[in-house]
Amino acid sequence: MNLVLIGMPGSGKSTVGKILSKMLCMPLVDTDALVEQTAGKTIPELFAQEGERAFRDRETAAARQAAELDNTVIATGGGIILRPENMEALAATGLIFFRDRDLEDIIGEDHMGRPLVGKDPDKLRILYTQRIDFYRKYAQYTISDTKTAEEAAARIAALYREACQS
Ligand SMILES: Nc1ncnc2c1ncn2[C@@H]1O[C@H](COP(=O)(O)OP(=O)(O)O)[C@@H](O)[C@H]1O
Ligand SMILES: O=C(O)C1=C[C@@H](OP(=O)(O)O)[C@@H](O)[C@H](O)C1
Ligand SMILES: [Mg+2]
Repeated sequence: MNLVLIGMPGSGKSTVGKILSKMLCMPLVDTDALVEQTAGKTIPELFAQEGERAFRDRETAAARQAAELDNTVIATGGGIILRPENMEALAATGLIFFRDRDLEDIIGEDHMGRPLVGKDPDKLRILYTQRIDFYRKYAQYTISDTKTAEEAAARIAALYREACQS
């Protein structure tokens, strides 16, 4: 079973994913990193040069690739929930964890590398409103009352171990 992390941009999926990978001795794959490796471009470059639609197509290919792995921590990009086919592929081989970090804490992060967010906190508020129902719908587990990335990782690791032992 893979361990799949979903949530808003800046909620800590990549950070928590790295901690979980060490904690559980499982390899880590980040769909954003897969996209960047395959394209040979950074995410801001991809959005600027090819547009969001092309990025989403690449993200779907990365989701399929990641879903073929086993026993891997998969950190996704915040928009992975935008296409049901991404979530169907990931749910077929993994448990889905939604890191529901406090929106004001998310807003406090640096979002310059995120073309859909940039410097405008209202963009995050709009994204949250548009997406929250999808994160909730696709999550098998929601982790909402943890402050630090370490705390979130510990909670997720315990839930994952419990689910895999039963
Ligand atoms: N409680 C927390 N959970 C997750 N990330 C946190 C937390 N507190 C601070 N951070 C920081 O927030 C940022 C989250 O970024 P990142 O892991 O790239 O998120 P994502 O991959 O979800 O966009 C990182 O700089 C991380 O160190
Ligand atoms: O929410 C989104 O639509 C996006 C989130 C980013 O990933 P993170 O959630 O890891 O920041 C990245 O995939 C891209 O900038 C688009
Ligand atoms: Mg990330």
